[in-house]
Amino acid sequence: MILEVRDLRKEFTGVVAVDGVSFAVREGGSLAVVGESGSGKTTCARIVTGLEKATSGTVELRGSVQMVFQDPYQSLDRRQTVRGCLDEVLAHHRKDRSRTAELLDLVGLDRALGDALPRHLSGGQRQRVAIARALAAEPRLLVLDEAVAALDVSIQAQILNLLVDARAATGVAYLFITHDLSVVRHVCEDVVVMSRGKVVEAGPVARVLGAPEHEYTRRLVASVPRAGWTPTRAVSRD
Ligand SMILES: Nc1ncnc2c1ncn2[C@@H]1O[C@H](COP(=O)(O)OP(=O)(O)OP(=O)(O)O)[C@@H](O)[C@H]1O
Repeated sequence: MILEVRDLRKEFTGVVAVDGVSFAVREGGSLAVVGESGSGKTTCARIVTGLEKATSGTVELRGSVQMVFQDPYQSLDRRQTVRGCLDEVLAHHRKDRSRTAELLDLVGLDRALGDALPRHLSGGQRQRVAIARALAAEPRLLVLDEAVAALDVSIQAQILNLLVDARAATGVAYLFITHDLSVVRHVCEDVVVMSRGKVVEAGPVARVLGAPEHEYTRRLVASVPRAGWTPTRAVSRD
């Protein structure tokens, strides 16, 4: 296992955000953590990457970790070109700078965009830069927190395909935080379902989403729009 999380608990003032959560990610594997807003997914991700300290429990990480956030515009330096951004990470991790072009290829960015600033790029291109920057450090685990949630659906699909290809090419493992089950089906092998800070169900994606055992998972699966779904029917719910 590249990552083993055991009995994680996180209390904020008056709130138990994470309550006895355990999961593991295989070397080169891809695990999704799903659940409604407020279920504790992001808190788990932040603890794994060291951005937050657990109240109790253990995180065993064998290898380096990098994180990709929802909004690449916030996380990229606005004054730095794409090449400057990647060169900086490569230099910091004592990697060969000639890898910049290789990284651009890996994330499907035209090498000519190396000289571009973030404001010259589309949302999808920016997220490609953020992924290239994370991969530049050659992490063994990438934590992606709603990494495609801010993008148009067609761009989401491109980024998800890129993530599938990048994992195959590099052997990096993914911990994918998302509320979107189509994302889970596209990129993940295993899934952990969280509700109110607890894991309610876990296992291979095909089994958990195909034949959910827990009522909460069933509701989550049922609430996802499918082919034939008509928006007008959902409007009346509110
Ligand atoms: N820094 C904080 N201080 C106080 N409470 C927090 C803090 N961070 C998270 N929480 C609370 O912890 C609970 C879990 O939040 P968390 O962000 O982990 O859930 P989530 O499943 O990732 O939701 P979302 O998808 O909306 O980010 C929520 O009740 C949230 O309000």
